[in-house]
Amino acid sequence: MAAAAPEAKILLTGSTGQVGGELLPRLSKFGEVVAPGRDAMDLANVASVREVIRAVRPRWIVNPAAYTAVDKAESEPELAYAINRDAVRVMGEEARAIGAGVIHFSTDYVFDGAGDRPYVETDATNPVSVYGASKLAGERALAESGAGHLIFRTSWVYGARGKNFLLTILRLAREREVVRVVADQHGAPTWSRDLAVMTAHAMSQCEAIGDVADVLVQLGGVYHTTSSGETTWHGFATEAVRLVREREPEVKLADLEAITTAEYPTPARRPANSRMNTSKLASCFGWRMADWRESLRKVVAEL
Ligand SMILES: NC(=O)C1=CN([C@@H]2O[C@H](COP(=O)(O)OP(=O)(O)OC[C@H]3O[C@@H](n4cnc5c(N)ncnc54)[C@H](OP(=O)(O)O)[C@@H]3O)[C@@H](O)[C@H]2O)C=CC1
Ligand SMILES: Cc1cn([C@H]2C[C@H](O)[C@@H](COP(=O)(O)OP(=O)(O)O[C@H]3O[C@@H](C)C(=O)[C@@H](O)[C@H]3O)O2)c(=O)[nH]c1=O
Repeated sequence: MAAAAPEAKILLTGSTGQVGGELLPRLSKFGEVVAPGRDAMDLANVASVREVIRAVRPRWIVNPAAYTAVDKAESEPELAYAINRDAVRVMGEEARAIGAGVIHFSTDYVFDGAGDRPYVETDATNPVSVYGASKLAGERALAESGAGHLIFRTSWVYGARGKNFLLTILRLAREREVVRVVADQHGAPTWSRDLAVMTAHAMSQCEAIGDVADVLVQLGGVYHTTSSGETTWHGFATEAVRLVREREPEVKLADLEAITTAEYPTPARRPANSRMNTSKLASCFGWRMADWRESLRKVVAEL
C-alpha cells in the first residue's frame, strides 16, 4: 500500500503582528500551520530563514512579517533591508526549489504619492522613504526569484490589537483636549482581519484550480488590496473618535485639529496620495474589499 501523502504545511511568519495574528486562525484549513517566532526564525538572519523553510517544506509561505517602523527605518536602513528585502529573496529562492507558493504583503509607500488618482498595479513606483524603498526591493526580489507568488499591497493597516494609528489616536483622545492630525494625505485605512479573510479566499481559489505553483504562473503578481472608499488620516481619526464617543461620552478630546504634513514633521516622508485601485483583485479573484467605515465600526465595537 502506498504511504499517505504528507499533509500540506503552511509556513506563517509574523504571527505576533497585526495581519499575521488575523491570518493564524484562518490558515489551518489549508494544512498544518507552522508559525515560528522571531527566536526560531529571525528574518534579519537569512540562514535561519533558509533552514526553517528546508525543514518545514511548506506548500505555502505566507509572509506578513516585516520591518514596519517607518520613521525608525530612516536611521536603520540595513535592518529594514535585511528583513524587507533579503529575507523575502530567500523565501522566493527556497519556495521556487520546492514548488511552494509565496504570499507576501507590501505597501502604498512604494509610491511617491504625486498622482491625483488611485494607483493601479502597473503604475511606476518611486518610494520616498527607506521603509517604502526596502518594501519595493522585497517585491522585486520575490519576483526575480521565479517563485509563484502573490504580493498584496495594502495601506494604513489597523485593528483592535497591535501598534497602529487607530489605537494611538484613541489613546491620545482619552489623554488630551487637542490632537493635531494631518489632513492632506489621502488613502484607505484597511482592517487587518479584512486582509486575512481576503488572503484565505485567494488561497482557496488557487487551490481549487490546481497545483499552487502552476496556478501562480497565471494568477501570480501584485494586487492592490486596500479598503473601498477613501479618507485622510484626519478623516480616519474623526470617524474613530465619533464612534468611540457614542459609548464613551467622557472622551477628553475637544479639538481634533486638521493640519498639513508640513505642520507635522517626521523623519520619513509619506505619500500625499496613497489611494489604490483594487479592480484587479475583483477581476482575478472575484473579491471586493469592504468599505473602510464599515470595517472601522466593527473594530471599534470589538475594542
Ligand atoms: N501596518 C501598516 O499600516 C501596513 C503594513 N503593510 C505591510 O503589511 C504586512 C503586515 O504588517 P503588520 O501586520 O501591520 O506588521 P506588524 O508591525 O504588526 O507586525 C510585524 C511582524 O513582523 C515580525 N518581525 C519583525 N521583525 C522580525 C524579524 N527580524 N524576525 C522575525 N519576525 C519579525 C514581528 O514580530 P515581533 O512581534 O517579534 O516583533 C511581527 O510579528 C507587512 O508586510 C507590512 O509591510 C502594508 C501597508 C500598511
Ligand atoms: C500619531 C499621529 C500621526 N499623525 C500623522 C503622521 C503620519 O503622516 C500619519 C500616520 O502616522 P503613523 O506614523 O501612525 O503611521 P505610519 O507609520 O506612517 O503608517 C504607515 O505604516 C506603514 C507600515 C505602511 O505600510 C503604511 O501604509 C502606513 O500605514 O499621521 C498626525 O498627524 N498626528 C498624530 O497624532
